[in-house]
Amino acid sequence: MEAMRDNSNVKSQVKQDAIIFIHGGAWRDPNNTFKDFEKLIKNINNELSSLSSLNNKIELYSLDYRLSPTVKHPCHLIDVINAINYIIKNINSNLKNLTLVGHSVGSTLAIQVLDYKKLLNYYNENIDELDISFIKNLVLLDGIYDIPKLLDEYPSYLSFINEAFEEKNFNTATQLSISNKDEKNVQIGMYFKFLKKIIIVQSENDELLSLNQTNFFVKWLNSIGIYKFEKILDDFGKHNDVYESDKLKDLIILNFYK
Ligand SMILES: N[C@@H](CC(=O)c1ccccc1NC=O)C(=O)O
Repeated sequence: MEAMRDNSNVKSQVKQDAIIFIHGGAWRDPNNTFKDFEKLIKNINNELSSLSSLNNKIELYSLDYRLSPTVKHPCHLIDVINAINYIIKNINSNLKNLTLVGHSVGSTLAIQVLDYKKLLNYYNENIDELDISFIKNLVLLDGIYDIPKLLDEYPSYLSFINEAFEEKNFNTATQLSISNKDEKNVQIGMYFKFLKKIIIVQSENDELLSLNQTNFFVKWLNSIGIYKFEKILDDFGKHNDVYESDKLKDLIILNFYK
C-alpha cells in the first residue's frame, strides 16, 4: 500500500476528522495515482491559510491501490479497505469521522467499501475487519456505479472491464447490480442511511461518462429509501479535470470546513 499524507499543517495528532481521496483511471491507468489529488489538497491548504477563520482541522490522505491487469477485482477493493484500516489504526488512532472522496472508479471503490462484507462474500478472501461506522460522508465524482449498465451504454469499455474483472464478476461488483439480482441481499445499502452527507458530483462536460451512471445511482438510493443527498450537475470540466477543479475545492471547504 502506498498512501500520501498531507503533513503541511499537521500540528498535533489529535485531529478526529479525515478526508480520504481515492483516484480513478479504470482500475488500470498508471497515470492516475494518489497524486491526482495533490493540486486539490494544495489549493485547499492555500485557501485555509488565507481564511484565518477556518482552522485546519481535517487530515487529508490520498490512497493508491494495485492496478489491473496485475490484479483483478476484488483486490482493488481489498487494498483500499486495508489502506483505510492502516490510517485508522497506525497513522492516527484519534480519527473518528471519515469522508471518502472518490473519482470515477474511485467512486465505485468508495461505495463498495460501505458493503464490503457482502461484496467479498462472493470470494474467499480473508481481510481485517474495517469499522464502517467511521465513515460519515461520501463525495462521489463522475463515478461508475453499475457496471452492467455501463457496458450497455459503452460496449467498448469491456476492454478495461475485462482487465479488472475475471469473467462475469463485474455483475456482483457493486450494490446496484446485485440488488436487482439477488433477493437475499435485502440489507444491502443499509450503511448509506447512517451517512451524514452524500454528495454526488457529475460534470456536464465529462467526455467519458454521460449522466446515466449518476442517475442510476440516484435512483438506487431512492429505491433503498434515501432521499437526503446532494446531486450537483455543473461544469467541472472534462473527466479528469473534475478532481483538480476550483469548484470541487470550494465544495469541499463549504461542506467540511465551515
Ligand atoms: N484512461 C483509462 C480510461 C478511464 O480511466 C476511463 C474511461 C471511461 C470511463 C471511466 C474511466 N475511468 C474511471 O476510473 C484507461 O486506461 O482505460
